[in-house]
Amino acid sequence: RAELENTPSMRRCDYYLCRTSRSFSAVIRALDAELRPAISIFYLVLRGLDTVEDDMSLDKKLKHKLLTTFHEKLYDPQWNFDGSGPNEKDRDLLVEFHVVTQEFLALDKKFQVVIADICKRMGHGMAEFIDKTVETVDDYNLYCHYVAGLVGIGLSKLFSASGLESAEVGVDEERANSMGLFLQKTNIIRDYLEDLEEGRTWWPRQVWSLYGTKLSDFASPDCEAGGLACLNHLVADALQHVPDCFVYMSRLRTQSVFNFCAIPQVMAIATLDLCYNNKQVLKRNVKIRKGTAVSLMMKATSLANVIDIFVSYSKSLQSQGVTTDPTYGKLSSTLDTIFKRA
Ligand SMILES: CC(C)(C)CN1C(=O)[C@@H](CC(=O)N[C@@H](CC(=O)O)C(=O)O)O[C@H](c2cccc3ccccc23)c2cc(Cl)ccc21
Repeated sequence: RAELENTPSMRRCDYYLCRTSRSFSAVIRALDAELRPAISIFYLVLRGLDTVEDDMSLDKKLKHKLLTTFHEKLYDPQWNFDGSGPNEKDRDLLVEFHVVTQEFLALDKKFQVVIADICKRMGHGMAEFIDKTVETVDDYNLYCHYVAGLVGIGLSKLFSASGLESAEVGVDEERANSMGLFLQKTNIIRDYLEDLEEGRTWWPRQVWSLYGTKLSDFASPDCEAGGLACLNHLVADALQHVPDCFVYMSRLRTQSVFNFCAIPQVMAIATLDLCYNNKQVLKRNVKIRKGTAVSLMMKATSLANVIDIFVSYSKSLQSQGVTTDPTYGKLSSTLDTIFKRA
């Protein structure tokens, strides 16, 4: 196993990395040595921030303070937080956060500044949405920018700073943002029911109000038609980011960086194809089959293969296209653009 370097705190970081996401932690560990520590720590710092944002049991004032000052905690090797709710998935990462901070402070300063800056911008963005709900499509794009677009912007700067990728990769914030929006919008579409049950509503009101009187309606069988039309609307919206993702991935030159970026992208297009016009999304949490995920991971190692995967799922979406949907026209024109850019 290509562990992170062998200090006790690095071993603990490796433990948390494997715990947060088994399959993806292998992809992180496969990164070239110049990038592995920086990306591993960035991933764990973001898990910590996400654990605070996800915690609905936290007092709002405390939550606001934590989110907006989290970037400063990165420079305090003693800081830990044991105030998370009992069932927060990664609460013990925060309880033992000093292991992340210690490894953060051991990183080259050029990586530290990127991670701290993204943390600051993301924390303030998450704090903005503590009381603000996602009303318009602009709110939707802004929220996804804060929680995922900024991750793409930060990763791109780390890739360039390491010298493994070009300066262009690090400066094109628009394309980096699209990489994040494509993943996050796919998660929000897929997690409709799970989020609804946890009192979180990320589907924008400006969209769902075209198809129902309240977002929770779509979970009941007699509002299924509206729910599907709304689901299909959001899938068409997410697909708009695909051309930017093709441009972004076409610029990558290091194999391990390409794999790291391409694997979540092909999982997302497969998930969108599974979700489209699928009433199960409104009833339970749908996920692509493990076997499909494994074959996608193995195939997503070249731009040609990635485009081939996107084209085949885009053809599937085209064949499932519901011509009576108000957004059918947008879906088919977006798919045509994807075929043209392929
Ligand atoms: C919200 C999110 C999409 C940004 C989460 N996010 C990702 O989804 C991971 C993938 C992941 O964690 N997969 C998990 C899925 C899960 O846990 O449900 C798995 O088990 O396979 O990938 C992203 C990620 C990877 C590569 C390039 C990116 C560019 C822009 C934005 C994010 C990018 C990620 C990179 C970093 Cl550094 C931090 C977080 C993420």
